[in-house]
Amino acid sequence: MNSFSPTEDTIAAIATAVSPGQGSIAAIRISGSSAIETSKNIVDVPGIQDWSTHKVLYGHVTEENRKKYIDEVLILVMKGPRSFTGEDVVEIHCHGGIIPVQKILERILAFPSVRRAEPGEFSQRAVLNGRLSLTQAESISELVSARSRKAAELAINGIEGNIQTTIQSIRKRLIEQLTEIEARIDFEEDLPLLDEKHVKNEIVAIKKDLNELIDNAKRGSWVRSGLKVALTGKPNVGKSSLMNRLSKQEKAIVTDLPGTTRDILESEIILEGIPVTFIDTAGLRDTKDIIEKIGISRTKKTLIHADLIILIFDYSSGWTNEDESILKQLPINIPLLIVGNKSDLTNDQSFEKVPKYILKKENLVIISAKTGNGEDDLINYLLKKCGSSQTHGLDIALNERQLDLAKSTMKSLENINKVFDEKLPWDFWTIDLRQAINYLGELTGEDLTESLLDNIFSKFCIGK
Ligand SMILES: Nc1nc2c(c(=O)[nH]1)N(C=O)[C@@H](CNc1ccc(C(=O)N[C@@H](CCC(=O)O)C(=O)O)cc1)CN2
Ligand SMILES: Nc1nc2c(ncn2[C@@H]2O[C@H](COP(=O)(O)OP(=O)(O)OP(=O)(O)O)[C@@H](O)[C@H]2O)c(=O)[nH]1
Ligand SMILES: [K+]
Ligand SMILES: [Mg+2]
Repeated sequence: MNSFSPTEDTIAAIATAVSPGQGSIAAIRISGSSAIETSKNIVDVPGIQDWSTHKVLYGHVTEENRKKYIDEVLILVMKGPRSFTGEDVVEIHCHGGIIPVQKILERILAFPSVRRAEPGEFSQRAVLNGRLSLTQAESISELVSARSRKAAELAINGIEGNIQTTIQSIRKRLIEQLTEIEARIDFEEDLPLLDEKHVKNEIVAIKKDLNELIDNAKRGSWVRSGLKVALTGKPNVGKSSLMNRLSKQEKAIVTDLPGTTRDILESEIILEGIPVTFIDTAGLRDTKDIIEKIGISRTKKTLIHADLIILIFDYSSGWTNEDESILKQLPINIPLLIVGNKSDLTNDQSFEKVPKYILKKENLVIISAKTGNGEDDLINYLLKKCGSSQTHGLDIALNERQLDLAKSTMKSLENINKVFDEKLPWDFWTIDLRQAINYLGELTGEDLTESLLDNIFSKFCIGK
């Protein structure tokens, strides 16, 4: 566990989402050594009530002069270490809406020993006090922001500790190899020979496990943040019409004037539990119109960040040089679907106006945004790309921070290939192995500086 010094201040924050007219109950959470004392000072509880742990008390929070009541409340006392943070925790459950909640919080913060909690600070304390592992705390935050059931399921797995145990076991295997090697460096003559090939094979096996986690992380990120699908193509091919149809909304303006769309527009649907955001963009062409030019430059920026690009062309008039030129300009590392639109206007000869190499592509779908013909094929393609078949069996998903560290670990382990091929002495193996072990330690939080930890938790929401 980490060995940071225990925190002194008592912290307080609103723990529930509050807005006027919404939520009949809200909770304020106080954690730290003066949590109970402070609470006793601001509430009147009738009769003799017991402030012992895991009990609920009934009472009223008073104004500062103790003459008037701010609200009628329930108070939940959890004495450390038997609490979420491991410190003394008091929750005050008051009426919802913003005014009572804020007045009570202000009343609490007026005590010099209490200050407002930073975002994520309750969870950070839970980690520092050994109540939660880092990846568990991160998973709690992911559960809070989950937008689909699958995302919630993955977050629960993380809360149960599956990321922590998986990474720890990989890290342990690396430590075993490092220990063997270091023993050879220190006491070569007393120990049986260590076979380089044997060590290399174990590292290959570890890399395979890590790689699986890295692949899963990509699918996990679709589940969590959804899939961004950018629609592009020449002006007037029907990008906006297609987005409107897929999202069953008349969100984008559609006219027969080329260059209608300028601002980037987004519309979300949920496909088999995965949020899919369609992004409608300005049609690509050379133009002197200043506004359209800005729109086109935004289109290009959007395309780089898409998970999938749909290139639309007008199937009824055929594949043109402009379509070809757009195709060539698309970022090559992003999956592409080509959609021939306006099939309702075509006759039997339309396919002759489209080159064979385009027609033969398996990522080609012919549709009509007007009649809806072919829409099912398009949806099926998207499902194949991101639907439940892709996320079936997915039970562990690293977040972005964890993924970066897993990738850095991979890089360090890959360096060892060179060390092996060049038959370098054992000292060289230890450099990259130690680096890999450190990365995984940063991932699990076992090897982490205080400032890195601050940085991770600052991204949590307030009161978490
Ligand atoms: N009202 C409320 N609901 C909540 C939370 C909270 O802080 N307050 N949680 C916050 O995220 C989650 C639950 N997490 C919690 C984790 C541990 C303890 C706790 O008191 N643990 C003690 C007692 C367990 C026992 O009696 O066996 C312990 O572990 O020792 C409480 C809540 C979700 N619901
Ligand atoms: N017949 C037919 N017309 C369509 C179809 N899809 C779009 N249109 C028409 O084509 C014209 C252009 O449609 P938009 O959706 O505005 O095309 P766009 O690609 O968004 O155009 P820009 O935003 O200007 O780049 C409109 O008149 C639409 O009604 C289709 O499948 N069949
Ligand atoms: K148009
Ligand atoms: Mg448009």
